[in-house]
Amino acid sequence: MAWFWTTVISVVIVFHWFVQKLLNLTTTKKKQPPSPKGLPILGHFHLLGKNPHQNLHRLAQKYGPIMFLRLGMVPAFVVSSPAGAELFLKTHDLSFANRHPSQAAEHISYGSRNIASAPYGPYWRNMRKLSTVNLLSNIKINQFQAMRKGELGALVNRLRRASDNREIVDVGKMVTTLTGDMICMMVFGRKYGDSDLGDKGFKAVIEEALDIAAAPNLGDYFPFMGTIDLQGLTRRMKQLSKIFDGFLGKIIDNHVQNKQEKETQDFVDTMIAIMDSGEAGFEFDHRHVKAVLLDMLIGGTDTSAVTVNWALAELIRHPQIMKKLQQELDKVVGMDEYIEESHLDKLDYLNFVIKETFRLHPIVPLIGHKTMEDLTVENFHVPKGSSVFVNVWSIHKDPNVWEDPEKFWPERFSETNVDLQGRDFRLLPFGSGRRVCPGYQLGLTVVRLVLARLVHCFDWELPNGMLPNELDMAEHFRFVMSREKPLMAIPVYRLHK
Ligand code: HEM
Repeated sequence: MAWFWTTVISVVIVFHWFVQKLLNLTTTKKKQPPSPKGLPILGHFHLLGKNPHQNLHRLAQKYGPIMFLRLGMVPAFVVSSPAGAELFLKTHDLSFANRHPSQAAEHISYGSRNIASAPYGPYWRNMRKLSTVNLLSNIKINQFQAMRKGELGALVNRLRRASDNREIVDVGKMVTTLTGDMICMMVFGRKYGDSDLGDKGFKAVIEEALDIAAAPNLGDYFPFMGTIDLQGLTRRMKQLSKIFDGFLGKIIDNHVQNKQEKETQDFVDTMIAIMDSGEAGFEFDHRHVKAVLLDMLIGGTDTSAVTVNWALAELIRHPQIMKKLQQELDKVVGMDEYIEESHLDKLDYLNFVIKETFRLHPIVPLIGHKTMEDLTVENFHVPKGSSVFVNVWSIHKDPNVWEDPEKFWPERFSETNVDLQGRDFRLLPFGSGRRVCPGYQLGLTVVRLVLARLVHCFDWELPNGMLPNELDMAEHFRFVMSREKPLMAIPVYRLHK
C-alpha cells in the first residue's frame, strides 16, 4: 500500500508544481508586495512555525507592513501596521469580508454553517443578527446580571477557602470553568460539567477544538491533501465533531421535551422556535442551530477567561500596578462590599489595565479574512480568493505607534482615548469592520467584572518563593492564544466582609 500513496503524492506534487509555475507566470506582471524567498510547492508555509504571529512579525521588520506570501496554493497578504489594517478592514472592508474555507469549519462547524466561518452573504448576515438580538445585545446581557453575580460569588467562596488553607490554585482553570458555566447558563439554560462532553471532559474538548482550529493545516492550503490527512488533523476533527454533535443533539432534545414547563426562554429555545416556525427565510435546520450554539460556546468560554488570566499574570508581575488598581477599587467600593457590575463605569484605571492587557496579549493575534474579488490596494494587485492576515500582535507592538511597546504600562491610556471596538486601528483585540466580534459587549463585561473581583477580594502570591519577574509569560498559539504555562498562585483574602 505504501507504494500506492508514494505514487499518488508524487503525481500530486508534480502536478501542483506545474500549476504554481503557471500561476506565477500569469501574476508576475501585476505588482506584488515584498515577499521572502519561498520554497517550491510549499511556498512560505514552512515560515509560519509554531508561533506564526511572532514569525510573521519578524518577517515584517524586513519585508514591510504589507507582505506577500504564498501558502501552498493560496496567495496571502500579511498586514502589520495600523494604516495597512485600516486599508484592508475599513477602506476595502466589504471586499475582505469573507473567510478562507477550512477543514475545521467543514468538519467541526457543520460545513461552515456557524457565524465565524460562514462565507459573507445573506446567511451569515441573518445568523449574526439573530444571535446578536437574542443573546449578545445589551438587553440580553443585562438580563443575566444576577446569574453572573451568583456564579462569581461561588468562585470567590471557593478561593476564600483556598486562602484559609494557603492552597495553590490554577487560576486559569478556575476562571475558565466560571466563564464556561456563565455561557452555558445563557445559551443552554443550565450548567454542564466535565462528564457531559465525552470521556475527555468539557474543558479538554473545548481546548482541543481551539488547538485544532488554529493549527496550520496542509489540507486548507493544498485542497487535495485534505483527504490524505498527513497531519492526522482531519481524523481528530471528525472525532471531536462526533462528541460535539452528540452533546448538542441531547441539549436540543431536552429543550424540545421540556418546552411546556418553562417560563423563560433561553437561546436554544429561541433557535428551536425559529427553526420550527419555518419563518427564518433561509435554510435553517438542526445543523444550523448546532453550528451557532457551538460558536457561542467556544466564543464565550475561553476568550474572556484567557484575557483575565493574562491580566492577572501581568498584575502579579507588576506589584505597583496591582496596588494602584486595588486602591481604585477600595476607593470606589470600600473594604466591606463586593464589586458589582454597577460599579464598572467608575473604574477608569481598571479599563486602562484591561486595554494594556489586550494590547500586549491579544487573544486573537492573527485575524484572517478572504477577498471576494480582484482589487488593487496601495497599488498592489490582490487576486480574488487571497487570504489576508492582519497581524494584530505586531501592530500592538509597533514602536512607531506605542512608546516602549514591550512595557506593561496601563497609564499610557490615560492620555489617549483609544477605543476597543475597532474604530482605532492601533488597537484591534476584537477585530474591525463587518466581521468585528459580535460578543464584544459580553466579553468585555465578563473580563472587567471578574478581574475587578479577583483583584479587589484577594492579594496574589506566587508559590515556592517565586519572584514576580520570574513568572513565565510564554504564549501558546491557538485559536484563543493562552499562556503556555498555567498561572499557579495563592489567593490571600483582603476584604473585611
Ligand atoms: C475577551 C473576549 C473576546 C475577544 C477578545 C474576542 C475577539 C474576537 C475577534 C478578534 C474576532 C475576529 C474578528 C474579525 O475577524 O475581524 C472575533 C469574532 C467572533 N467572536 Fe469574539 N471575542 C471575544 C468574546 C466573544 C464572545 C463572548 C462571543 C459570543 C458568545 C464571541 C463570538 C464571536 C463570533 C461569533 C465571531 C465571528 C464573527 C463573524 O465572523 O462575523 N466572541 N472575536
